[in-house]
Amino acid sequence: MMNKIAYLGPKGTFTEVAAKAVFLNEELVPFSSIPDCMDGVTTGTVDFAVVPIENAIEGSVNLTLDYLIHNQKLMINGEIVVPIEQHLLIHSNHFSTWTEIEKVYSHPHAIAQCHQFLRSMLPNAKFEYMNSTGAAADFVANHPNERIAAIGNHLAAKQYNLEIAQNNIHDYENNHTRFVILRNEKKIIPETSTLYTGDKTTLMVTLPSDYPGALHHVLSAFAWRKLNLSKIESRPMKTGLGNYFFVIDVEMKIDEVLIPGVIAELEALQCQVTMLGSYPCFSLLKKEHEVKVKT
Ligand SMILES: O=C(O)C(=O)Cc1ccccc1
Repeated sequence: MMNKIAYLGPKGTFTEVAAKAVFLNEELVPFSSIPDCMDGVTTGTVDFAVVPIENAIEGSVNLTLDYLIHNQKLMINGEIVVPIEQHLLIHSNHFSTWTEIEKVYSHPHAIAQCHQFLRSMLPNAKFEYMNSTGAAADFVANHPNERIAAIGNHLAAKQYNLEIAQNNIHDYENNHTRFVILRNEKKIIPETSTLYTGDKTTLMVTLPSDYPGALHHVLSAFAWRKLNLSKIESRPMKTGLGNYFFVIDVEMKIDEVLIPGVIAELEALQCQVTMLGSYPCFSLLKKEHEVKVKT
């Protein structure tokens, strides 16, 4: 039976690109927000959800991290990295007068990724934040008489019949985003895809209070085992200033020795440790993928 895959929709989002890269023959179902995608998995409406978690330019998608930490019992079952190219999308009515645009619609990360372009080329335009780049493109297509534009990808231009007024308007070249595949239990996603680049394990750690040097001890538990960390992020526990969750990505698959050893050491330090997942990573970045194939 076909799996149902929730993604941050509507059609034409970067999340759809990510979901399609890994779920080739499954049914993709667009949801209009990140929490809706995640709730879809919890309630059993869908089997997996694909949502953005981190952008190379803008940093973490806090909504995803916080929902993962606070509201849900979801496991990370996979990661997909997608290169991000942003374009200024416009209705054909306004194509030749795009510099007169009064409002730019998009996902907050997409607007942030094009900040310098917007400041220099459309300095008077106001921003309207939408749930996704696809939703922004849909809105612009449905308001042909307004002097508005969306920021999104070429698939959104095609999907909503918009023109690309300016292409590649993102400020930095290495703009890519990590998406996570979520499910409420561990289900192995085959690593056979040619996009497979390796494995990661994500741990959520809370430090004991009033323990000087606690974070140093946490990091040394990884360091002396020579475990490579690819990310460490702190998010507020929402219980008051100064209390944080640390979300730590380790560049290896869960094993029987090293990761259980780290967890036991952290627990001995009175940290609380939860494993958010141990999962295969996939990438649509050409260079990384080519290097992997050569080795
Ligand atoms: O809005 C989208 O298309 C998304 O998938 C979220 C997002 C927004 C900006 C950059 C990368 C992903």
